Amino acid sequence: MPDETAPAAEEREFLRWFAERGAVLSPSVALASFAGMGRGMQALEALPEDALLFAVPRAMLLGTRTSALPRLALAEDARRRGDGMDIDDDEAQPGTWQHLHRQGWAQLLLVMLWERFRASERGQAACAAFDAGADWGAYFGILPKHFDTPMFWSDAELAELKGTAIVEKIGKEEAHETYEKDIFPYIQSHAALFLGSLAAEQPDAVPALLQEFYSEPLFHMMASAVLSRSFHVRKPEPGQQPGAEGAEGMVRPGDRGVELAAPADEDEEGENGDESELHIDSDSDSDADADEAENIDDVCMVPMADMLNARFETDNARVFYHLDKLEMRTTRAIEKGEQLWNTYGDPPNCDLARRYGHVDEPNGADVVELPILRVVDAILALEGAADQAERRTSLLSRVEWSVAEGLDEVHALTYLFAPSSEPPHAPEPAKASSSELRAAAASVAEELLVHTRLLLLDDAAYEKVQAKGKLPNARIEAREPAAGKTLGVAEVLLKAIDLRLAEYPTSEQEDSARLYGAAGQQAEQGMSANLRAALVVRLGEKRILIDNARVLTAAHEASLKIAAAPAKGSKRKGAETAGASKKARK
Ligand SMILES: C[S@@+](CC[C@H](N)C(=O)[O-])C[C@H]1O[C@@H](n2cnc3c(N)ncnc32)[C@H](O)[C@@H]1O
Repeated sequence: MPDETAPAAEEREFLRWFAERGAVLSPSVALASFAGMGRGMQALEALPEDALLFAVPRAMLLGTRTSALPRLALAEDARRRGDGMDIDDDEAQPGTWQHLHRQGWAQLLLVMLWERFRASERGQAACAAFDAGADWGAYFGILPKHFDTPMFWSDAELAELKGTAIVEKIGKEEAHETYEKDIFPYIQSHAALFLGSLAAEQPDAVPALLQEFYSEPLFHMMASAVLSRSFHVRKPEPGQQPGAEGAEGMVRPGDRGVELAAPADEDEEGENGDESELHIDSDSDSDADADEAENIDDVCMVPMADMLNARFETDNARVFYHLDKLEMRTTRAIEKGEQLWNTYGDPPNCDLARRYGHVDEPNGADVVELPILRVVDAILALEGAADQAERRTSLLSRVEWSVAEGLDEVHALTYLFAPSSEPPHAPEPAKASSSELRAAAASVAEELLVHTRLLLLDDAAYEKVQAKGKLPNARIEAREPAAGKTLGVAEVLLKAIDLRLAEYPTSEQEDSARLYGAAGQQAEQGMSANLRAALVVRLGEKRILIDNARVLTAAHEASLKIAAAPAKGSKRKGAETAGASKKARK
C-alpha cells in the first residue's frame, strides 16, 4: 500500500522540474510509495485503456544525444589533435571521446557523472562557460542513493547465491577494470572539462574534487542506475511525422553492466526491461549480435518513465514513441488506487535480482542453467568407463564441435508446470498424472535433448551427423549405445540434474521451509531483503530442476518399456519433437 506521507522535498522538486521543462503529468496519477518497492505510480481515479499517464519531450531524456558533454569532448579532442577535423570512430586514438564509443556504456556513464557535477552547486558556476543548456539536477535528486543489486552485496550475502548463475554475471571485476582503465584516466586527463573552471582556479584541489564527483562508488551507482532504469530510445527516422506512434522501436534498459548493453528489439511499444541472457545463440555469438544491434547512443534515462515498478505478467502501461516525445499510456482499464506497472520484459528472478535488486514471488519466467559439461559429467558417471580421462576428452571434442555448429554450451530449463500463485509457490499439480507428465515432456528444452543425444551416439552415427551436418531429433525417450553401454537421454539428464542440484549447499525443502514454513516449522522471521532474494532465486532454480526431473523420470521409465518391446517401441513417436534444433531444421 502507498504511504500516506507527503512527498519528500526532492520529489516535489522533481515534479516542479518535470512540468517546467515541458513534460506533462496527468492529474489522474501521482507518484506514491509502495512497500518494499520504493516509489511507483498510482491511479488517483479510474482510467480507461490508452489513457495518457505522462508525456516526456525527447530533449528531457538524459543520454549522449541530449547532453552537451559529447560536443564539448569532441571539440577538445579536435583541439588536441590540432586539425579541427571530424574523424571516424575507427580512427580514434585511445584516451579520446570517440575511442570510448567502443567501451560499452562508458560515454553514457561519463555523461551521467558530468551532468551530476554540472547540476551541483559548485558545478553550476564552474560549468557556466560551457553553454550546456538546462541541467538534470532535479532528476538526479530522486535517483536512488543506494542499490540492492548483488553488485553491492556482502561476501556473506553473495555466498547465499552459490549454485546460481548470478555470481559470475555480476561483473564487479569488469566494472572495476573499466573504471580504472578507461573512465578515470579519461576524466583525469580532461580535468578542465570535468571540473570546469575549478580545475584552473583550484589546481591543488583537483584530486580531491575528482574523488568527490567522479569516484568509483559513484561510477558504480550510475552504472546501476543505467542497468535498472535506462531505456532504449531510437533516434527519430528522417521524414517521420510528429506524433507517429511506435516508429522508433521499443525501449528497455541496457544490460551487462558497463561492458555491453542488450540489443534492441523491433517493437512499437516500450518495455522497461530486456530479455534474459539465456537465449538460443551461444554467449559469444550473442555478444557479437548485441554489439551489432545496439547503438549505445540509444540507451538513455527517461525521467518519470523509470518511476514505474514491474511484476511478472502484471504490466498495465507501456511507453509509446513519437517524433518529439515519449508517452506512457495505459494498456487496459485501471481502477482508482491501482498501481501502474510497466514491464521490464518479465526476466527470470536471477536477472531481476542482478539488474534490479528484487525478485518476483512466484516468477513463472524463471530459468535454471544446465551447462552441457554437467551432461558430460553425468554420462561419465553413468558409464563408469575404465579410462575416464580418454572418454571425457572424446565427449569434450563433441561438445566443441556442436558448440561451433551453434548449439548452446549452457541450456536453460524452465518450469514445465507453472508455480502456484499461493505460497510456497511450488509447481502445480504436485502429483501429475502420467498423461500430464507425457504432455509436459514436449516442453523439455529441445536443444538440450538434441545435445545430449548427440553425445550419446556411437562413433559411426556421430560421424554421419558430422558428415551430413544434420543433428539427431530431440527424442526424450531415445536410448543410444554410447561407448558400448546403452544410455537413455532422459536417464542422463536425470543424472545431470542430480549433479546440478548438488551444487547448491541447501536443499529445496530447506529453502522452502525458511521462506514459507513447513509442517511444524514457521517461516524464518526478520530475513533481510537480500537474503530473501537469494533464497527465492535458488529455490526457483531447484524447483525447475525437480520439476524437469519428474517429467524425465516418467520419460526414462517409458524409454525402458519401449526398449523392452522394440517392435512396438520403434513405431512410437509420441514424445519425439521433430526437427528440434536449428541445425536439424537446416
Ligand atoms: C525503474 S525503477 C522503478 C522506480 C523505483 N521503485 C524508485 O523508487 O525509483 C526499478 C526499481 O524499482 C524497484 N522495483 C520495481 N519493481 C519492483 C517489485 N515488483 N518489487 C520490489 N521492487 C521493485 C527495484 O528496486 C528496481 O530496481
